[in-house]
Amino acid sequence: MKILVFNAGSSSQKSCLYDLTGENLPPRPPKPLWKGTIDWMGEDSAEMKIQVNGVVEQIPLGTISRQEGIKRMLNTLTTGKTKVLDDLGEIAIAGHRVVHGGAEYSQATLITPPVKAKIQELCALAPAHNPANLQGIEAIEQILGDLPQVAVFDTAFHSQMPEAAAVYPIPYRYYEQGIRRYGFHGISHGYCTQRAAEILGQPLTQLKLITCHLGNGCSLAAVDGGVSINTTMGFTPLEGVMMGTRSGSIDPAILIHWARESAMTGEEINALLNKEAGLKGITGVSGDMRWIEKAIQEGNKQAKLAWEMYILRLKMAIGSMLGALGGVDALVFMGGVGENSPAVRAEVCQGLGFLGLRLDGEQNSRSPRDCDIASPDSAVRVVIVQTEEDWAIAQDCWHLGKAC
Ligand SMILES: Nc1ncnc2c1ncn2[C@@H]1O[C@H](COP(=O)(O)OP(=O)(O)O)[C@@H](O)[C@H]1O
Ligand SMILES: CC(=O)OP(=O)(O)O
Ligand SMILES: [Mg+2]
Repeated sequence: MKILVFNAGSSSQKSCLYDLTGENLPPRPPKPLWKGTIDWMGEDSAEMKIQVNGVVEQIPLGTISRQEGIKRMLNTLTTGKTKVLDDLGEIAIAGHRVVHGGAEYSQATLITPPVKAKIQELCALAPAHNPANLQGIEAIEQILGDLPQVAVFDTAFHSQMPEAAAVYPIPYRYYEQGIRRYGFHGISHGYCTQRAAEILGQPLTQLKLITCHLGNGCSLAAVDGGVSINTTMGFTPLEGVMMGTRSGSIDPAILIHWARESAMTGEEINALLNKEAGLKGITGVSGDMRWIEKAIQEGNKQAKLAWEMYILRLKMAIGSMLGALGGVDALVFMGGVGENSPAVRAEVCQGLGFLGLRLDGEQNSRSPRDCDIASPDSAVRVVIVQTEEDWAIAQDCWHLGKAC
């Protein structure tokens, strides 16, 4: 079964094609047959990168809409050096990461007109993500007609959070109107939860995990026996820890102050907190942890402050997940920072030494994939998992595709 996976970001469009043969799913993520990425670096310049069997093609696209970009990207499946299909009709099903699924969806769902309408309705709550997801779905409709499409929701993994974790302490009627904590990055938290249990060789049902998805966007989840019982993101992906360009949680009275005292519009405040805050807001230059770590070496004081704030807020969030769980068997690191920054992991783990948590420094410095990097005598395990959101989406498509 050939499965096309779409993972849309606010300024990127990632896609890959899996070819799953045989009766059962492979135990480990197979290499995709084809991988495509479009990055919109500036307002008017997009670049496409296609990878097939070691061949990498880099194609400048100039000014191009997401819909047109997707058409160009899919064209590389059937033409040129990156051709892997004779006809796009060979694709059996397409799966999309949809960031906001509201309270409706607790699992992956075949996309029907009502499902599409719901994703559209939720654009207001995830304006950087859901519109991009919808454009991907519509592009496939235009190019591949009635190909079955599946929505895999980032909110679904958190749908069993207890009410006490989901409700905000504001008049209850707002909860009834949908203003509640949903949680995000669930595809990653869910996949890494399963994988961590495999790596630890223990039944998931008996594990208390704190999963730390640290990418551009960052969130933590408290996972008890495989169920997310709390998480740091809330109504939108803006709540929680400090991120690359997002503030995470700040005193809501700051917004009231801005609304009263400045001429800033809602849109301007939104852009400031989502795109100009976090690590980038403090350094004034970059929200990329690689840049921060290098700038600290060069004596950049703002980079050092940004780093200290990021680590402090991360440790505070781990503390709150710990409080929700009432204990922890393993801390799980994933995402671009979680998988690749020995310094972030070391600093966070050092702060948790009082729990009897001890990192194996040599292992940590190598950033091994899918590996327990705690020392043998550590009271808490520490696991790095290479998150595989695309593969998690493909697995859901495979199950739903079989049932179609
Ligand atoms: N070697 C590295 N050291 C530290 N941070 C890294 C490294 N490689 C990637 N990163 C961080 O990972 C981030 C991207 O994470 P990723 O999970 O790929 O992001 P996204 O949220 O876009 O999916 C970059 O902004 C960068 O901060
Ligand atoms: C939900 C979310 O914040 O996603 P990302 O980190 O990919 O922007
Ligand atoms: Mg990501």
